[in-house]
Amino acid sequence: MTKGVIADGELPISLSEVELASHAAILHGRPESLQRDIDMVERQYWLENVINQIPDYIYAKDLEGRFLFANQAVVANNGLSHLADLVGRTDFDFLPRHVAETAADVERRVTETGLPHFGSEELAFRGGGERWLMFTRVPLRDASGTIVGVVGASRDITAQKSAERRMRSQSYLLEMIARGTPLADFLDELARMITGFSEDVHAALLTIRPNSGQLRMVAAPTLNEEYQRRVNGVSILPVTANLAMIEAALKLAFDQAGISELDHQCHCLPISDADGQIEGVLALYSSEASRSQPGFSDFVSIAVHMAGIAISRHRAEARIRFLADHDPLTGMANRALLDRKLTLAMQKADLRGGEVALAFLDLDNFKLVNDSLGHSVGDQLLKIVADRIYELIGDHGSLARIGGDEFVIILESMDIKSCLGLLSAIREAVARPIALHEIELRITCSIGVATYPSHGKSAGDLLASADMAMYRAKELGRDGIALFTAEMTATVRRKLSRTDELRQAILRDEFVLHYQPQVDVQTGRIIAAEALVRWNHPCEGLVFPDDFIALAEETGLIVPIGEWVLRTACSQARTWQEQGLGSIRISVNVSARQFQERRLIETVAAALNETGLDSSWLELEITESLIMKDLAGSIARMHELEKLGVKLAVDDFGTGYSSLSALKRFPLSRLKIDRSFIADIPHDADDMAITSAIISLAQKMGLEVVAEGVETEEQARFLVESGCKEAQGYLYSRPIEQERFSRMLESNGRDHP
Ligand SMILES: Nc1nc2c(ncn2[C@@H]2O[C@@H]3COP(=O)(O)O[C@H]4[C@@H](O)[C@H](n5cnc6c(=O)[nH]c(N)nc65)O[C@@H]4COP(=O)(O)O[C@H]3[C@H]2O)c(=O)[nH]1
Repeated sequence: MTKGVIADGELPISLSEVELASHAAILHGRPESLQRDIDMVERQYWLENVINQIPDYIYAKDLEGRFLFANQAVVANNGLSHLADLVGRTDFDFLPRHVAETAADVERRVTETGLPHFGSEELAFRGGGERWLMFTRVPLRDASGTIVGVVGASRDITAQKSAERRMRSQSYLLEMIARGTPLADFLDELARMITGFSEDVHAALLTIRPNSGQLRMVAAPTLNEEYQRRVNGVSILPVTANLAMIEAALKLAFDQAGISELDHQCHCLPISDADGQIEGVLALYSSEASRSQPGFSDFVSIAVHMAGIAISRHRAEARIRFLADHDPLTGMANRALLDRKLTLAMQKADLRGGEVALAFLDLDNFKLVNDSLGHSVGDQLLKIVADRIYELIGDHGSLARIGGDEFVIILESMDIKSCLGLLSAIREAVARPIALHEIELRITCSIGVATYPSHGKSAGDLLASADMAMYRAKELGRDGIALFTAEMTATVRRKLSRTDELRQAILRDEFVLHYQPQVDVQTGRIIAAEALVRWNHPCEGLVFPDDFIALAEETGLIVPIGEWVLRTACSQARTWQEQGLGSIRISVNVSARQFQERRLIETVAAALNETGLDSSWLELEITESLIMKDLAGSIARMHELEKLGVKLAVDDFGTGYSSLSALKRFPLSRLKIDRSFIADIPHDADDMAITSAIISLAQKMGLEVVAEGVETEEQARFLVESGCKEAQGYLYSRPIEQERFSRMLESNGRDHP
């Protein structure tokens, strides 16, 4: 090192002789000249030692760029062992020419201008891998202040640089995600970044198809098509079982695709979503020759994390897009997509001159499955049915689910005969037994068909026509197919206007109750009254239940009508009691829809409460077929009513299919023999046999019996002889208005003491 040279800037590279001498004299008190020489040597040795311990690179060069001094870090970095081997040589002896020239230019500027050069970042060319240095160069001056060279110091900033690069990449990737860059483009960029971080490393990003567990090749910019073809579709179920299995499969594809002569190992990293669910895989291929830049493994961790975010986001967006057009339960098209597809099919038919068939399919009695077996069984059943229909439709058209148990099928380019053939096959497929939770279910469907352009010019009209035809199929006994006819429109219009009238009738209080007596067959004394509703229509006069109860049932209007009947009948029975006309049982009909209403129990309790009628005087008539539709539910409901103290009678007994064993489980008090058995007595021996059998059956089971529709004395006599105690029918009285019934009751006590 040159004696007495102080560099500009803050770092003194060497102390002046004067300074060293005076310090040394103070420290040791030796004769000044000797002491000065000894201390100089010591001091120089000490200083060099300190400089050599510093990991930064420190050197001094003369004006020709020749090394005057360098610390050990510089010596070693140039591949030398001793400083002496470096002194006198230049960068041109060690570095590529263009690099040495760049350094020489900077140093020349410093020596010529005398201005220091701070903080330039330069790539290092020795030491393996990519390394970055931060350089500072200051002029080297002699004691007179003349510039005699340059002093350089540099620091390894590789770690800092790679952290910066990671941060930049990360924010760029996040920006891509935020901008909604397509997943393939994002993963492609990510794979490029990974491979840009290393030499001879290949990266492939693959997603895993959620249902099939198959790999889907998304990005592998440095790998050939053969590799991508081999990897695409590889099944890796179960994903979590073994990552090594995936690695083995991907390594094989790599080797077979002939990408490199070297033996590349495959290392897979799972890409997971926020819940830890594996969504994809990053496959890294590296060999012995592969070299990565510092921070590579940190970047790979970030890349995997970013890929997880991007794939999750992509899947969430895809799901949202899917749900906008599809039914989440079955995965079939929803109403919105159906409308679009139908409109398109109609436009195509216009162009090509063909027809479009639209089938409206509704499951029969699906509500019963839902109510009795629960919604989860109902859902599974819907999925199975949807799959069966979908499979059969194949390429002939498309399927949509537009409501609880309502499906719509569009069939294109098929004549109506083939359409009906296909729909028949669908009907049969739906009816095939379905095994669910150890139960074997059977469900049928009703299908209505309408065609374009004959039965509707718009998607909405065509759907309405198919819907009407479906209702017709239901009316015809369900489990069938009906083709739309123009006459259906008139029927539906009538129905709609009748429904509207019924709704108005409820608001305007147009219903009245008539009462028909039930009598003791032996004495003729009135023991009960059946309340029968009539509609006092403003134009049509008195309308009988057969004309409106079914429609009220279908539209649900039976619920408010039934509530009114119940309250009015209870109130009337209570009034008769208060008027001293005697306590008689009041019988009220309850239809299927009313019986299924959850509110029924509350409604009955409220009617009794409001009117003050004792529950033992109220009897509800339910039909046999209603009970058999949902046996378990009906029994539970009956027990709840029994708890209220209300009596229960089975109406129309003998017309349904109730088994004796089932009957025993019902908390019943009375059977009403259907009037169809009574009508032909005494001419029909079979009916007589059935009637007497029902009577003796009821007696054995401790039930009362009422015979309905008794019109003649012979019928009454036969019933007495058969042991039936109560009867109802025109023989005794037709259903009559309340005033007349009250008068009948007045004489009831007198005539029958
Ligand atoms: N041929 C003949 N018929 C007789 C004789 N005796 C009575 N009838 C008729 O038989 C029906 C008896 O009522 P139902 O079987 O419960 O059958 C009822 C019942 O199922 C339903 N219904 C009536 N009122 C109501 C109600 O308030 N709520 C509900 N849910 N249904 C009702 O309407 C059906 C018909 O009622 P209606 O037209 O009043 O017809 C009544 C009555 O007029 C007879 O000797 N011969």
